Amino acid sequence: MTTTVALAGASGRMGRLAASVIERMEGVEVTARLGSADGPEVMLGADLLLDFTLPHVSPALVDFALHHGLDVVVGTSGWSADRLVSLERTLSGVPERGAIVIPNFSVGSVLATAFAAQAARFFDSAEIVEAHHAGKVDSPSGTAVRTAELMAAARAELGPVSAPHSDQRARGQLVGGIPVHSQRLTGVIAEQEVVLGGTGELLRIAHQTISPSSYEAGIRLAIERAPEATGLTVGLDRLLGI
Ligand SMILES: NC(=O)C1=CN([C@@H]2O[C@H](COP(=O)(O)OP(=O)(O)OC[C@H]3O[C@@H](n4cnc5c(N)ncnc54)[C@H](OP(=O)(O)O)[C@@H]3O)[C@@H](O)[C@H]2O)C=CC1
Ligand SMILES: O=C(O)C1=N[C@H](C(=O)O)C[C@H](O)C1
Repeated sequence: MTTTVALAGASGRMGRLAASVIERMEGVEVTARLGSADGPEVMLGADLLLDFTLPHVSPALVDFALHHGLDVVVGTSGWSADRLVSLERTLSGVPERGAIVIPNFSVGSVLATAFAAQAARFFDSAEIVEAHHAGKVDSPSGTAVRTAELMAAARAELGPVSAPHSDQRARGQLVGGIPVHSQRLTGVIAEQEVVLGGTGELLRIAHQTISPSSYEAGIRLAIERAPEATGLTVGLDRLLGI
């Protein structure tokens, strides 16, 4: 059986990459392409919405898809913990549908986030520095938000890290109490470093995206898993069993 995909953000950087991944998959076909000039009804009739749009666009597209019989794979950033709670509520009203939200499709990035969450309990001082290409419109990155949220969750019993002088703008934006610093630079694709400070030592957990091809295997896996998924799945780590 063929899985038909409505690709939102088809003309964008990630939309084009996803289309080329799907072209190389057996039994999966893009049957609808959505851009900013299209209404959501363009997706009707497809089995799956694959969303690579903009943080302020994605929630309405996902909501429309789930209420019109499509499962969803979301690569768009901006799905913070608050939004995920609301998505889970939507999904409880359509129990046969599934939504897979993947803040980062690269295995190295997901592992770096998992390592940072694991380390967070052992360091009372931590900050995140992320850098992306100059065309990225949102900040902090979805990956940084997810990393900070998982680090904060891992420290739930310990309380937030120490983030002195965080009222000053140059100290970054607090996510889960962790300062996040965003750079937007020509020449960069995507990078993140989590720096954890302890007594007499620093732990740096760094990941660098060298090519967008690092996202391909994760996109393929999420599309393969989508037909069987129900409810909410967040993170490539869940699909990989990390
Ligand atoms: N999860 C991951 O691993 C990754 C996630 N991302 C995320 O994916 C998202 C897209 O990134 P990228 O491809 O670089 O961005 P681009 O700016 O290249 O593309 C954005 C796309 O969104 C489309 N769009 C805008 N508004 C709408 C709308 N109302 N309905 C349908 N489509 C719309 C645009 O269409 P048009 O051209 O018609 O305006 C465009 O094709 C970002 O949130 C980014 O952070 C990026 C890389 C990896
Ligand atoms: O816009 C990008 O490029 C990326 N966006 C995602 C994010 O916001 O974390 C994933 C990756 O970092 C690339």
